[in-house]
Amino acid sequence: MNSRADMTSISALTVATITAFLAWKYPDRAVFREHRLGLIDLEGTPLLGNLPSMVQNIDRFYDYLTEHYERLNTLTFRTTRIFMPNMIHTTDPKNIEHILKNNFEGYIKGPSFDYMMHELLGKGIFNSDGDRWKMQRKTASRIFHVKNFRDQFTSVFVNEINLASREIFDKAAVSGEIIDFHDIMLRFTMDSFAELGFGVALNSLLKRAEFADSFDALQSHAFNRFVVPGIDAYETAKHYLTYWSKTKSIKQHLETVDVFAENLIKQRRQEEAAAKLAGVESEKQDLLSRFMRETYANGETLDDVDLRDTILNFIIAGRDTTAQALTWTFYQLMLYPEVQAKVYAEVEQFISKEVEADPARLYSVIQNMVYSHAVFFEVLRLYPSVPGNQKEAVKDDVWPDGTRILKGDYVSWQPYCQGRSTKIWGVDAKEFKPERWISEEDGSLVRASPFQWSAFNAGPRVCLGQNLAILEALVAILLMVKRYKFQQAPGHKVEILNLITLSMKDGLKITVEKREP
Ligand code: HEM
Repeated sequence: MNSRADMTSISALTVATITAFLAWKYPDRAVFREHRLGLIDLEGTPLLGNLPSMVQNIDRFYDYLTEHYERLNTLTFRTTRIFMPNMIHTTDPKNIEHILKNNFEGYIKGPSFDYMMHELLGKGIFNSDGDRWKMQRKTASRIFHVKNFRDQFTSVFVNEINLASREIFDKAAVSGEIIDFHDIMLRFTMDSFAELGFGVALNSLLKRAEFADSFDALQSHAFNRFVVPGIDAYETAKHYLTYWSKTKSIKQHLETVDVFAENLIKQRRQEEAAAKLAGVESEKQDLLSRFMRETYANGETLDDVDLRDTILNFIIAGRDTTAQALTWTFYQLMLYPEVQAKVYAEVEQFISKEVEADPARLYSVIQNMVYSHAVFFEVLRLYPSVPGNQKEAVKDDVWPDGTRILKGDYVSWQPYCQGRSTKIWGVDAKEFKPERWISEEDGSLVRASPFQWSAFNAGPRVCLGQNLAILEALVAILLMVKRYKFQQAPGHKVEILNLITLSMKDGLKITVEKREP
């Protein structure tokens, strides 16, 4: 008995001694991470590194990183977390150009990204590399051409905004009711993309889709995985412990989004089969039909799981990003009435009743509306829909600023922190100033380098929907500003919610007033 107690004491003493030694050797970083010459480390807790402070700051993650870039007076630094790979963070446009373009082959999304996102994104375009990514990009890019933009997409956006006007904004203007603008934008972009991408009328503007809640919950879970190790064990336990509760577990949310995608695929397969039976060639040219007809290099067509992944990847691309950007835009318009007045003046100048009723003309006219573009670009500078991103180094590398990267390191860049960096945008970086996008010389629109303004990513993986998103956002902004004045609801506080996209914690509560016709 005594000897067993002695053994226990000796073991405890040994563990304590080793821990104390390691804590002495790694006082400010994760265990077994050595300092690297020329690379600034964000000081953290002994052995655990930056994990505790990251978890503590998860709700304000990108502000937390911004503060450290400023405090350390650098554009590049490293964080370490126990059980997680090294992460080298950078906002330096030269480094970002190197990662996303000049040494594109040197960095992949990698297994860590795949682990965090696989449930939601599977092997879709966001989550894949190499040939699989190339095939998906090539197939999808076929819908993004000017003719579609002018003849089809603009009408879809106009129709959906008309629906939102009729069913939501007009009614709220009469009743004085407080409505959640953020939620309405998510429904608007969801319905618009479902129609132009998959040829279905979801009508979630009329009734919120259950699918959308599950989609949001899965995104939130995926973001937490980026920061918190072991979150899956917690979620699995929660699933079994609260199986009968009304709140869905992550597993149940996953079932909801899967069923949504399966139904879309089933319906389309039936339509295609019916067309074949009737001896007519299916004429559908939307994303879903194009992916159904596509084959891999080995000649195999995409199976239902591949198609499910395609649907979810494009919904995340087409719905959330643009909805977040629109919501942040209207938040800024409400904070800065003088900016809202200038947008309205431009609308008055360019969008007559005839233009409003003719989508092809509206499409052309929008291309010349400099101030409204400037407002949207400025919003994406300060509130980029994808606030941060990461890749894994597949071999050793040296960045243009001299930082040494080792194979297996994770590298991360943050459009959010870039936009707020005085080193990059000057002393007024944190101010909302659409004028910075307008040339003082000739009043034309100034386009910043995509490595400095990386809201749409850059290089070979630049956002495929960039022009679509800009068109969609401008149609929505211009028609809504033409028709209404928006006010933030009294007492409502806007706070960032970090999903994979930059969301709002309690939405954007507003009241609406109709402008005189
Ligand atoms: C304001 C709106 C939008 C913003 C800020 C935005 C931003 C981005 C960013 C940062 C990426 C890179 C993501 C990554 O590599 O992990 C991306 C990729 C992508 N975006 Fe967008 N996006 C927007 C709207 C859209 C829309 C409406 C579509 C419509 C289909 C779209 C389609 C895509 C696709 C397919 C990719 C993957 C490209 C690839 O990996 O080759 N995006 N977007």
